[in-house]
Amino acid sequence: MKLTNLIKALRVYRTTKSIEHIDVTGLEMDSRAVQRGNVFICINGYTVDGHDFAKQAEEKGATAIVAERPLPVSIPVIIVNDSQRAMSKLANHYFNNPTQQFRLIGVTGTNGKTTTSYLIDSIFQTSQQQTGLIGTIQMKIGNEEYEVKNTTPDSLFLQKNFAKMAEQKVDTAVMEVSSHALDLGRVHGCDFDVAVFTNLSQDHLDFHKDMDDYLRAKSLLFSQLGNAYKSNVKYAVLNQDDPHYTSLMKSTAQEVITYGIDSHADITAQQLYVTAQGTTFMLTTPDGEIEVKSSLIGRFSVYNMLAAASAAWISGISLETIKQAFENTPGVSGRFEPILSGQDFGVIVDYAHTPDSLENVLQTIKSFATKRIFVVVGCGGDRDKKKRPLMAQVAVKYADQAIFTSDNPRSEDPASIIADMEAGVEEGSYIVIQDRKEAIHKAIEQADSSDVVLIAGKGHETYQEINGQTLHFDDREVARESILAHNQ
Ligand SMILES: CC(=O)N[C@H]1[C@@H](OP(=O)(O)OP(=O)(O)OC[C@H]2O[C@@H](n3ccc(=O)[nH]c3=O)[C@H](O)[C@@H]2O)O[C@H](CO)[C@@H](O)[C@@H]1O[C@H](C)C(=O)N[C@@H](C)C(=O)N[C@H](CCC(=O)O)C(=O)O
Ligand SMILES: Nc1ncnc2c1ncn2[C@@H]1O[C@H](COP(=O)(O)OP(=O)(O)OP(=O)(O)O)[C@@H](O)[C@H]1O
Ligand SMILES: N[C@H](CCC[C@H](N)C(=O)O)C(=O)O
Ligand SMILES: [Mg+2]
Repeated sequence: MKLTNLIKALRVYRTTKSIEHIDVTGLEMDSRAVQRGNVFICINGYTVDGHDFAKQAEEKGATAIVAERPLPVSIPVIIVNDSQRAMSKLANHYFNNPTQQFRLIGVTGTNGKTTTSYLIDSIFQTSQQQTGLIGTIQMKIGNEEYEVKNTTPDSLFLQKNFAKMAEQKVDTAVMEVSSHALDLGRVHGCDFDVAVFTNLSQDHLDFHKDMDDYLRAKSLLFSQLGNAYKSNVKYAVLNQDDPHYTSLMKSTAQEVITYGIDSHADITAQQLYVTAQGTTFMLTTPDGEIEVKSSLIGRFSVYNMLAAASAAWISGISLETIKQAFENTPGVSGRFEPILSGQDFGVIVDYAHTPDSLENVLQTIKSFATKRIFVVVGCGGDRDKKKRPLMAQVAVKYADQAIFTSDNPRSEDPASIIADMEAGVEEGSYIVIQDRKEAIHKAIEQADSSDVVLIAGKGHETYQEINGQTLHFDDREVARESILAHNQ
């Protein structure tokens, strides 16, 4: 592609030199990965400033630089107001607007994004469509699986892989859209057809100034849905039971479809039964209803199913297909995942890492646990410190024994993270075992017939990040080893 063509993606920019007759072989945001003919985009990051690497990019063969200020290089510099957002537009144009070539469903909210995305993927697969998925655990295109670094990756990764999805004739793609991504413009230029909201509760107050700022970031997905009078119809799927519903409803010019259990929503779950084996409910829509029997556990799982059903229903998928998908879905890795190793007590590995998700999961366990509940829980380092005492309070409220331990301490001292948790609860209402393996072992060692052990926070993760090192760690493996030792 010619640079003069690529630049058509931007309306407002200045150049330091003529950009005529320059060929572009690709876009790159990391100077270390620049190849001959690439346009290097300088991003001022959280760790370093990409502008400092412009010279290195030039030496590696970049033909032009996109930056927020003039730079001492001999190749043309294209000066923009915001290079992160310019990158999204350029990438979208370079890869030929890939998200206009298939249905794109975005899922945002504090909890339930991954689960809802997998449910949506499963429904469209059941409907014989070719699907794509991007989220916390992985990216999938058809049956191929790929690693991802972020829940919502940067715009270069996104647009490149959306182009791959378009090439592989994907009909429907679903992606998790994090508040970080919305705030940083990673999804600018993505043409969402359906935007789904799960819920909002406290998290990420390290990144967002306060809850209002967090809500504002989430609402960008709905305002980004476009102008209802210009393009094809797009839909906002909103949880009407969530207190932030009205604010989000007002942030979109598109048609809104609501779901909920308590309110008079468009899509609801009636005759709801939640047991230790799963959930049964009547999925009710404006044009019919169908009974669903799912192995997913907890009222919160019904919300995820309603969100997924709403996105599918509005896209024209039949209720029979939705039911079939829900009834065949085994659940998502590390989300309320039972560990069954022949023991006579329950062991559940779950990804609850916010006060609200921990409360939802513990309420669910409490509603069917016949004996004691043990909770092993920690909080991530270099992340929202304000949620630590709240998570501790929730654990202590529901557990017969709460064991505070390490999650991913990252660059923080594990003991000081645990001290932040302890600040929220009374002394003597919990025990501390800093080593996560030992903590899991201790909980399982004490469990008797019909007790339940919840291991919260790391779910599908197969690593533990401690002081710059990423070490292998899998709650499920450790739980199985501990059960084996218990059974002997
Ligand atoms: C805070 C944050 O969002 N950081 C993201 C950001 O990294 P950063 O700002 O530290 O980047 P940086 O290292 O300062 O580099 C700045 C620029 O200089 C460039 N560079 C750097 C070094 C060099 O030698 N040459 C060079 O060109 C880099 O390529 C980059 O373009 O840009 C990276 C590339 O896109 C992201 O991977 C990274 O996410 C990190 C890993 C992260 O942990 N992010 C979390 C907070 C996050 O985004 N989480 C959300 C939500 C999770 C959820 O709730 O589900 C998510 O979507 O994942
Ligand atoms: N609808 C829900 N409401 C409240 N809690 C939920 C809901 N769905 C799932 N959870 C809880 O949140 C945890 C994480 O679920 P999931 O991975 O689906 O959410 P997520 O929004 O993708 O999280 P992340 O922000 O880490 O990507 C689950 O393990 C469960 O404990
Ligand atoms: N996507 C979440 C993951 C948290 C997982 C938890 N294990 C932790 O490390 O805090 C976040 O970045 O906040
Ligand atoms: Mg997720």
